[in-house]
Amino acid sequence: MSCLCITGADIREFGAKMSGPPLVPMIHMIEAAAKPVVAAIEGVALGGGLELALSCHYRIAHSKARLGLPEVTLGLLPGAGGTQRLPRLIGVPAALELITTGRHVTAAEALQLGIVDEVTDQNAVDAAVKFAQSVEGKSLDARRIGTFPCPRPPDLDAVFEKVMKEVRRSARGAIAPVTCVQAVHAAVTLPYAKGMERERELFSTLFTSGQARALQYYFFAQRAVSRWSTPSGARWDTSKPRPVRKAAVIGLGTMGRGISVSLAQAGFSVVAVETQEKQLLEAKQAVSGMLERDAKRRGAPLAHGNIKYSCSLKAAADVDLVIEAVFEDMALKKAIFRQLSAICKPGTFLCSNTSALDIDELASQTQSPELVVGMHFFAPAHVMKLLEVVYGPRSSPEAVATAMQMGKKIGKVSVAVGNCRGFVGNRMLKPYLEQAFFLLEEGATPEQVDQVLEEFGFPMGVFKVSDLSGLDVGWKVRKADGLVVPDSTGKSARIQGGRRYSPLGDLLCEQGRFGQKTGRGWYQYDKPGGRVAKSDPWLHRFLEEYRARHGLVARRIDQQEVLERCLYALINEGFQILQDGIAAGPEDIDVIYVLGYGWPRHRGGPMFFADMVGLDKVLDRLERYHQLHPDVPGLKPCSLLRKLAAGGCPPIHRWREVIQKPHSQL
Ligand SMILES: CCCCCC/C=C/CC(=O)SCCNC(=O)CCNC(=O)[C@H](O)C(C)(C)COP(=O)(O)OP(=O)(O)OC[C@H]1O[C@@H](n2cnc3c(N)ncnc32)[C@H](O)[C@@H]1OP(=O)(O)O
Repeated sequence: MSCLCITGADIREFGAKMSGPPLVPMIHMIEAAAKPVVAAIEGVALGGGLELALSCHYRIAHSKARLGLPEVTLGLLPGAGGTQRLPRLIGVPAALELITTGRHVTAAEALQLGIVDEVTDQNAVDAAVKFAQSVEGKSLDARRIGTFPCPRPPDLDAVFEKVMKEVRRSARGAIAPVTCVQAVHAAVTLPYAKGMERERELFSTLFTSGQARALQYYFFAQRAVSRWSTPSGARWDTSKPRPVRKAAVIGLGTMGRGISVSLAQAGFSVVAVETQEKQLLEAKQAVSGMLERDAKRRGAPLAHGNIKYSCSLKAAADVDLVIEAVFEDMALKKAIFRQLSAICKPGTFLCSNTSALDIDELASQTQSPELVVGMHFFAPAHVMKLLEVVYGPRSSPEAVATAMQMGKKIGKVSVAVGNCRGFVGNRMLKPYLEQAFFLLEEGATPEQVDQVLEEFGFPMGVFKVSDLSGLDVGWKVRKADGLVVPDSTGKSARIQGGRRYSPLGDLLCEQGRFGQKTGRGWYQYDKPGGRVAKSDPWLHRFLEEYRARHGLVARRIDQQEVLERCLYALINEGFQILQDGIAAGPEDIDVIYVLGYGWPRHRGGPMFFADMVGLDKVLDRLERYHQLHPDVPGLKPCSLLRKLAAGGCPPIHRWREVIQKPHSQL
């Protein structure tokens, strides 16, 4: 009997020489053993751990155990017989689903699927001993999965064609899921020994791929961000969070509703405040609907009772933490912070869900600025996994620790970032968007730019995202910044503050083209609120007229230029953010971009991507583009990038040694 709680291979060893006994011969030895081998599974049996269990003749799992083949999430496939044994045990469709998604299953589901033979609430080893005694003397012929014929679906080709199509669509360029399907196909079409050979070949291809490196980097990056630090010396391991039982959400628009749902689902007592009675009622209905749908989907109990609704800020008097989620309007937010500071009991943390505004300015409105931090959620707030926790120069370590822990409790990945316009995510978005606009001026179309970005792996190109989130959002910000001037002023509309500016987005807004909500934007939709973007001849004519009016001659722009200008401008800002100390390390930026902005996970994140491309190459291309566009500061290589390149392009895990001590920029 063997007792298992194995998280699989040590992922850190993948980059180095693997140690320990090779798994495949061991697996064959166990399966061929003349004596029955029963696996007792407690905790987790993942990856190589489950493959080992599959070589045993019987499997007994504790009811709290979790099982799975998550290799695909690390850019690999189960390379120790998992792709050959699992379909033989549970059938092709179920095995394909588990192997291509990497999903973990509970012991109960594993029993239902036929992966384990028994589930126990008792000690799994004791149960397995008992089980072994009950099967003593029985033949093992029917227990060696490697000897089973693989069930062959009657419509084999159609099944695999359908799965392959679906997997390719959702993989967005990731090769591991596609390769997993090929390996399972080998289980069905080849004898076991040949299938194992094919699995090994396919595994080797993935093992050395850049995508596997990226996904394994990302696995650790997502864990590294919890070990946060701030310029003042506050750290995750020395700062104690304060317990939060009751929280208030102020403002029940889209974001406030999503935040309330997240809090209620995590078991917090919630006070939801919206000052207008009608809006409060609407919000209450919407939140209840969201909770009901989600409870139904997850088979979980309803969290209705946790939320109390009120029209008065005074309802927040006795809460431990407040999340303000009103319109992105500094004057309004300041007024609310002033009131909250007077209403709330001493020690209440005051947090703002602002996406770009100055946390320090909000803190300065309160009697206890050390209790103020930003909690920047991403829409839809009850779905998106990312939370930027924004500390100002006066935020206390306790406030940062509490917000970080609160994020974790509601199922988010919290990343601590410094205070500057747009924090990390939105600040990097600005030069990216700017390049996309400039490319249109120079001859590209929204379709072309979006196609290049989608082929790179983004779920949506920049113009489709802009249509989805609404062009008016950025327009308001640009107007407030004094950037929007009438196009009739000719060339001057294209230069603002001595730097190139594209008024294209402003011009569309002036035409009432706000994106999906108005049925027109960079694309056209069948109706206001429509979701399917269609090319719009009006937009193409508009671009031609615009270029003619400004004396711009359209040129053919190739895919490489589109990609490099958009991505390298964004990456360059990332280096600036590291240099400014707004993010403590490249992992923070990468996690923010993967979880908040659709950056393809199999490319690791923008900073990892720069490392893969080569910092010297990124620098070289930025220098070239900046020479061609000297009036675009976003293309001027940041000095940290220069420093890293001059220092021989150290690997990403060594960048922190070169980065200065973090500090807030405001
Ligand atoms: C010729 C063919 C040869 C084939 C050879 C066999 C190959 C097998 C392939 C594999 O087995 S690939 C690995 C498959 N396993 C996984 O992907 C599991 C990864 N881990 C997890 O999903 C989770 O960590 C967990 C096990 C479910 C536990 O989650 P929990 O939230 O409780 O803790 P974490 O914070 O995630 O982890 C704690 C700590 O442990 C580190 N860690 C976890 N798993 C691994 C691992 N497999 N290798 C190395 N390190 C691991 C994790 O990074 C955390 O440490 P950190 O310092 O905070 O980063």
